[in-house]
Amino acid sequence: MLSVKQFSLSLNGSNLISNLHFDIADGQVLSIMGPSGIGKSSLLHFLSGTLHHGNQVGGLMASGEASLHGVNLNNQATENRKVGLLQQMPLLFPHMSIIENLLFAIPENLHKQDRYASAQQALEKLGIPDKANTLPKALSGGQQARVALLRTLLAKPDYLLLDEPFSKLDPALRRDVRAFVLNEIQQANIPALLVTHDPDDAKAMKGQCIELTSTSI
Ligand SMILES: Nc1ncnc2c1ncn2[C@@H]1O[C@H](COP(=O)(O)OP(=O)(O)OP(=O)(O)O)[C@@H](O)[C@H]1O
Repeated sequence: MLSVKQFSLSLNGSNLISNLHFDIADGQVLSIMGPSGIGKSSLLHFLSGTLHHGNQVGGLMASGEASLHGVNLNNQATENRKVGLLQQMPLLFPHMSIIENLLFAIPENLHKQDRYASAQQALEKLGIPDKANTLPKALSGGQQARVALLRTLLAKPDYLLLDEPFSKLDPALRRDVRAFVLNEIQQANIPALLVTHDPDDAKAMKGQCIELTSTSI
């Protein structure tokens, strides 16, 4: 369970978000919608540990408490959080093959054979076992988005942050990629927070949706 209590965000003293609370159960996706500039990305930064309670960054001030399974995250540095982040662009390493991209995420303390077996399993799940040695640019946008998700999950994050991951996809591909993402999050059984402008993304995630509104932007 990922929980946020009393999250507030202000910019130069004006409130953007006031007193936001939510809980996300394992295997569930909570969607946050809201207009541009209201602070959705800042909420993700707060959860990833790059924006801290009480710290001011260029006039932006966040406060509140984030916890994972009851353990306060506020004092945990980003590098100590097992957080997965998926963004608008798949951000695969362009010079590395698909299997190298996947292997990159798998903890190095695992046996070499186990690491390869996990990467191979991911390729089969993606339906592209023949593409192991191709570069990302040879895949479609939808395939790249799926590889990026599995690469993120192979690192075994405790929770996942999704920052508009479907927005750059061809609309015809979105439905399948959304279903794939939801299924993988359910299988991984970790809480996930999605930030989006698109109500169809939120609907497809089948979880709670919070719509942020503000008079101050
Ligand atoms: N590092 C920063 N320093 C100063 N202001 C910032 C900083 N980061 C964000 N802001 C401002 O804080 C407000 C909230 O930004 P944020 O990116 O969180 O909004 P958003 O809801 O994610 O917007 P969008 O949907 O356009 O990505 C905006 O007015 C933005 O210009």
